[in-house]
Amino acid sequence: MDAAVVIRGVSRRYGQREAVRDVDLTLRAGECVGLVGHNGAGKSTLIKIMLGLVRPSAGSVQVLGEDPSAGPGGRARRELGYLPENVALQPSMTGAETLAFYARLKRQPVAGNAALLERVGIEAVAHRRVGAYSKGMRQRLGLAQALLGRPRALLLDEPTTGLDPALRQSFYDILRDLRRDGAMVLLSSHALAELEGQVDRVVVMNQGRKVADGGIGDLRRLAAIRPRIRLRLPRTPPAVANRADAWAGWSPVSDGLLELSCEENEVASVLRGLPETAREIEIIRPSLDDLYAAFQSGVA
Ligand SMILES: Nc1ncnc2c1ncn2[C@@H]1O[C@H](COP(=O)(O)OP(=O)(O)OP(=O)(O)O)[C@@H](O)[C@H]1O
Repeated sequence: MDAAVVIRGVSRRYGQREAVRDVDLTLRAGECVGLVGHNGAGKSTLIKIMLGLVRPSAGSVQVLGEDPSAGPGGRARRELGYLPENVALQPSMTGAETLAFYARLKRQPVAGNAALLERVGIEAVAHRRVGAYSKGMRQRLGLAQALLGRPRALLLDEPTTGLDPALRQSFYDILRDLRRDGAMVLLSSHALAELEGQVDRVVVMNQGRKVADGGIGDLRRLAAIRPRIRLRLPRTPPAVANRADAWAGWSPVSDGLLELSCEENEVASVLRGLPETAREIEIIRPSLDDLYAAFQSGVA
């Protein structure tokens, strides 16, 4: 796969504050990657570095084969789509006028605008003033502006914040089509859980550093948070945690409930060895929020 973005050893300082620290990252064509991290983790700064809006203090950046900070005339800039965290829209203009304005700014023909408005699902309100748009409509118009000129790489800064689940899903459906067409899509988010099933890979940032990079399955293995098996017994064996027999390792959780933490590959054999009297057997696997918390706390 072609590399759309290659970042090597990139850091960015603002005075004493290091917003991005020694990040290596490769993003390939046709890939959809989630960039997650807490407030101030460095996500927006990294995106702005890829856009050429912010120069790195150290390291090198190539976007679509060019240095994005080389100057405004670069080909790569025209092939990049960007949806900022807070898209600035003029409330007195209609959606159609707004898109025409951005098309002129990007030197793109306006002829394809109607199709774009349809693609993002706001053709019915295209002639209404943007000031009367809902948050979801504004985000869709923002996405339409990012899609002008069929970009080969799309950088979306928290595109789904504030969208309801149905709108969020339709947003991801649009991204899936783009990716199928070969575009690279990077989207930042605070919520790892939201990205499950939507992205090929997740990059986790913490205090300017990249602390994890991989598929969600890889991150689960990396974080090594063990699953727990929980069950209820009619009568709790006395001092269960100290026993050396079949209940060794089990600890009481509450009245009649016992819990055992084990390795993923031990789950099946533990379940097979349970007595028939065991009830309400439950396997508790780490949620994506647990996983995220592990990376943010530096445990993983
Ligand atoms: N122009 C700037 N001048 C000074 N400090 C900045 C500037 N831009 C960002 N920072 C600092 O750099 C750090 C990273 O900020 P950045 O906006 O990249 O984080 P983020 O992960 O996008 O956060 P959020 O999720 O809140 O948008 C923060 O500590 C922020 O205060």
